[in-house]
Amino acid sequence: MLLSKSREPREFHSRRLDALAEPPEVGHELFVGLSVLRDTLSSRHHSRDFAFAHARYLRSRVLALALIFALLSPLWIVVDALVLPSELLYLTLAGRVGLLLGLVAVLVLAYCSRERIWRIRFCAGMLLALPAGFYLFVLVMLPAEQLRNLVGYGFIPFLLVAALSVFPFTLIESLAAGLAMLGLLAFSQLNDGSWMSGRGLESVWLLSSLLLVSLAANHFQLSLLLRLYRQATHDPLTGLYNRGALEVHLEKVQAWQRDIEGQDSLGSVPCSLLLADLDHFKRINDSYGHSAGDSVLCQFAELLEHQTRRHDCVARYGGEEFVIILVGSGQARALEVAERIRHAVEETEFHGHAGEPIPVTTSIGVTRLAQDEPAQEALKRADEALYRAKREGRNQVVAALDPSDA
Ligand SMILES: Nc1nc2c(ncn2[C@@H]2O[C@H](COP(=O)(O)OP(=O)(O)OP(=O)(O)O)[C@@H](O)[C@H]2O)c(=O)[nH]1
Repeated sequence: MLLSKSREPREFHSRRLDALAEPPEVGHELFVGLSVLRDTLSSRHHSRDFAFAHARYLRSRVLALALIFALLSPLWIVVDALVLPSELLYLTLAGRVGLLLGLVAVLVLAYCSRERIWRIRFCAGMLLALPAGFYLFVLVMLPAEQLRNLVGYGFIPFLLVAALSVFPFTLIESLAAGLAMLGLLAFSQLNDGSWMSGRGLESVWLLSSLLLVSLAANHFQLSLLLRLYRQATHDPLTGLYNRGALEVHLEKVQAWQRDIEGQDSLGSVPCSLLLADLDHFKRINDSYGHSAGDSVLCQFAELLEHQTRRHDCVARYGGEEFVIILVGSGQARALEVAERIRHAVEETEFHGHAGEPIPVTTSIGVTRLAQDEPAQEALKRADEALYRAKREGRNQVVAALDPSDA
């Protein structure tokens, strides 16, 4: 599915509210630490939107490093020529040509894979696998007595493990790559006879230490990326998407609608937009205090998330206004959902920090999101419908005029 709802855990909202009232506890810090570790361990819990942002970041690293490797690799031919007998030089030369061709292919593929998450991951994997494969090729092809003469090959596993720290890999990805490099080092030691010798153990120790440093760098890099992404796209109070992220989502939904229409003779997928606003919110602030108002906003946000499906998008548009994109729902269905939300708000007991009940109602403007109109037009229509709902007494749902009738 194109979109996914904000992946901030449900606990996030209550934690936000608690944070307003109480100082952080050790247990809470541990919870946050563990959830960060879970997020850097594997990409299973990443939202699809973050996966795109992550892939874009990974791609820029792949392009830079592939270029550096591609430039360095041919330069080393001079060193090979100095240390290897001419009858063996052609072997390393053949390997280097293969390596260079592979690196160029990675460069081209990564360059052409702007929004392809799996292709970019494949390129990152290949960027590490190609030099490792080249080293393996040389180890297998060269006679054992010549291996000792090689200069600048033994450091390949070390270089690759150090390079892991440049990428925002997850810990599992980095660990898998690091263990493969340890395997490569062990194979090279078995070939040159240094396996289990003092020098060999020293190298294993060094590579393992480097791997641990790279894993720490991956963890910090990825957790920083996640934090920056959340700060840039989520509202700090409610944990919902913010206005900027909403605008990006609207564009994506429309692009997706156009794609589907292009592929499917059945026509386009209907999508709708709800603009919900809390009634007389100023009075709530004035009567119960600003922090009780914040608490109501968080409870309202949570209710909206409960009332919508996973692939719908709920965002805080500003102040006490929220936008919901209903993917795959036409205007009639959107009106039903809006009415269900309005009713749920009326029935729900909102409360302030001291547990005092706060009566809350909401007004909602509903419109269809046409795939070929500027999203701002749809927002404007929803706002006009919302304005009518307010004017006609609040606590109600009003449908905007269909764009095709306007
Ligand atoms: N507690 C709290 N209040 C906010 C926040 N953002 C905006 N507000 C308040 O929301 C109130 C919005 O007031 P109005 O725009 O007059 O709307 P209203 O009182 O809800 O009236 P109607 O929309 O006409 O029903 C203002 O008092 C803002 O200060 C916030 O993050 N927290």
